[in-house]
Amino acid sequence: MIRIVQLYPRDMNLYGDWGNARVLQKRLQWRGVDAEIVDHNPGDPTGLDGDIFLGGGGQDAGQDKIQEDLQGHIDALRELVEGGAPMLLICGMYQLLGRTFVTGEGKVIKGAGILPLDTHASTDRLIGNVTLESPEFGQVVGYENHSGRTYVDAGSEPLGKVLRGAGNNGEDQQEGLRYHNVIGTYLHGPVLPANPRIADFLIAKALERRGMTVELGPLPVDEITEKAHRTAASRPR
Ligand SMILES: NC(=O)CC[C@H](N)C(=O)O
Repeated sequence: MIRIVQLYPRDMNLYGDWGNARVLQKRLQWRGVDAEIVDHNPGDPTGLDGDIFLGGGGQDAGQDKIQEDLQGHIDALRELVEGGAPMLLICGMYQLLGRTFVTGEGKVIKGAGILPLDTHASTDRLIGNVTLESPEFGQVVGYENHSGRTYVDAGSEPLGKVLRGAGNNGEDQQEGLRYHNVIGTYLHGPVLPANPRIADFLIAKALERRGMTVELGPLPVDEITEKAHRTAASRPR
């Protein structure tokens, strides 16, 4: 049984980010592996025990709400990240696994300080469809909507190079971050249905860590995901 943990889905779950958990669960089940989805929300007594971790996007107010609980789980999260646990962090949670997010009102929301990045909001929002080229995953498509501008430390590896859209900050053509087995990105959509290579990367890492050998071959859904990808890539910004 593979356990997929959603981090703060009550407050951090925009534009269908929850769909990422469903994609992972289904792709595992189609390969004959049972998978359950468990949620961690502020105040939940349960520890962060799982195989794949997902964090979604959220409004500034949602980020503010979860920051205290997040501070209480920094050690556990750091251990997971440094130990190679697969994690997909979207937008608001991508920002909050970094060091700080300074909102448009100048409020400082504390992050976990695990990812080498800082974010500050600007007056305008970066909104629209995104296409990027990733060395690992090829073309990746999704949708962004954020006020935050994220700057990753020099020497860190982005998820990819922006071909269309703004990405981390609209300036350096970088989108997201790759760090151990963490993928940080601004892409909603949700991102996994149209980018199954990222889904299978997370699945492969989870299975590897559990010592399970499972062939991640083609799936009957491949044709549909291909079509979804092409359609998303052809849409105007
Ligand atoms: N879509 C999001 O997760 C937004 C994150 C954050 N509130 C921002 O505006 O930058």
